[in-house]
Amino acid sequence: MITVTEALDALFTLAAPLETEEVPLLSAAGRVLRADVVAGRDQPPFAASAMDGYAIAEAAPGESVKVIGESAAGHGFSGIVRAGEAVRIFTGAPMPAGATRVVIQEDVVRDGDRATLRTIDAATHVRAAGTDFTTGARMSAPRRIGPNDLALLAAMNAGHVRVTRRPRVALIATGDELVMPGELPGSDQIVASNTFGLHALLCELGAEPRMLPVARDDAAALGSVLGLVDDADLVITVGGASVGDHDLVATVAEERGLDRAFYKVAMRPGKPLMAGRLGAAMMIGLPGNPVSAMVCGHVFVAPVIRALLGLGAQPAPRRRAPLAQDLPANGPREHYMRARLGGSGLDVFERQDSALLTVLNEADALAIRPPHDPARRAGAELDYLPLRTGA
Ligand SMILES: Nc1nc2c(c(=O)[nH]1)N[C@H]1C(S)=C(S)[C@@H](COP(=O)(O)OP(=O)(O)OC[C@H]3O[C@@H](n4cnc5c(N)ncnc54)[C@H](O)[C@@H]3O)O[C@H]1N2
Ligand code: MOO
Repeated sequence: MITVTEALDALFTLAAPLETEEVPLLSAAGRVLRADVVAGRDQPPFAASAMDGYAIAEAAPGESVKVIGESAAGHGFSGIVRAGEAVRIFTGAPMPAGATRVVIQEDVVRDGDRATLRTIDAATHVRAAGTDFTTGARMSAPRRIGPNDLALLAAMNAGHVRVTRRPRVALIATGDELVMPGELPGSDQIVASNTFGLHALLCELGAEPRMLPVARDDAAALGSVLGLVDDADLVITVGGASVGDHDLVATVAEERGLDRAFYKVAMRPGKPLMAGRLGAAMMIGLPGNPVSAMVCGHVFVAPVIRALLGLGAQPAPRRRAPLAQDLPANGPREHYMRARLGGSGLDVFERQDSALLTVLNEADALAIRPPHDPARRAGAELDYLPLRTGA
């Protein structure tokens, strides 16, 4: 068995960044920027008022000035403001030539075309041209485009951006026991859950998952579903990965040309993980136990999708927190333990059977025990993977 790090490295050698495409800015949220965006203008492009009030040249408190015009956002004042004059001005409007500051309207008494400046703040209430950014300012790729990025890209006047095309992922559940959610299971059947959790994870990561029909436990059925993967970049199978008589994924995929990179990883849950290249696609065979499949989703599938998107080949980011209780020594496999992060640290759940989705759903962290980690006392620091931070 190889280690989790070795398995990730093998996956990364199969996961080269995909090609890019240009998309309109409105479609860019959540996508990965792959070409730097350079501002073609200053922001603001002119000195602008930061407040509603009166733009003046230098004046003394108590002075009365003549209002000679107006500057509104989108409609500047074309004249010049001289001593003894003011221009009515609004937030975001261009400062008229000659004006050096804005007196906020709360500090002005207006009477016809006269304005008395009761007090004059130390602040000028003027935003100089280019205070936010100047021509040539750069947003660097690669970068996941979030809402704040999108606002800045729009301000930079980027109508289109170059992003990684979405990785196409074919999802295949395997097993005679499975029906789809909402269907009527027979007496020996259960409802397929893993591919649904993985589908959501893939969407969150910015991939384009496609759910293929459940492959029944015979070689011909599995072979024909594998024949449907089409132009997928990544094929994910779930189940049929272990050593039982009905665990056919490795055999059938190899018959179809799987060039296997590895099989079995020293981790818990998730031991019977396999991966390789299947024609033009990469393939990951996940174990069927529901929690094993989802844990492998977080530990392996998410970093692979980020690598395909051009975000770099990095393991899922870990954090550290103290343990809320004592833990016995760990065995030879890296153990990803469902836990809740509370005031006293990582509260590791008693029940860790990899069939228990309810326990996974209670968890907001996977506490990580390295192989052969000795017994730990409460308060000892442990790495963990956060489960509720988005992708
Ligand atoms: N003799 C051994 N038996 C097992 C070993 C072993 O080393 N020696 N490993 C165990 C471990 S660890 C795991 S994990 C499982 C993985 O088995 P498979 O990948 O072959 O998965 P299946 O046998 O097909 O299913 C296991 C379990 O999960 C349920 N399942 C499968 N697919 C889904 C799905 N899409 N949605 C919900 N549930 C699913 C399935 O019904 C089984 O209950 O093997 C152990 N055995
Ligand atoms: O390795 Mo299995 O994934 O423990 O349930």
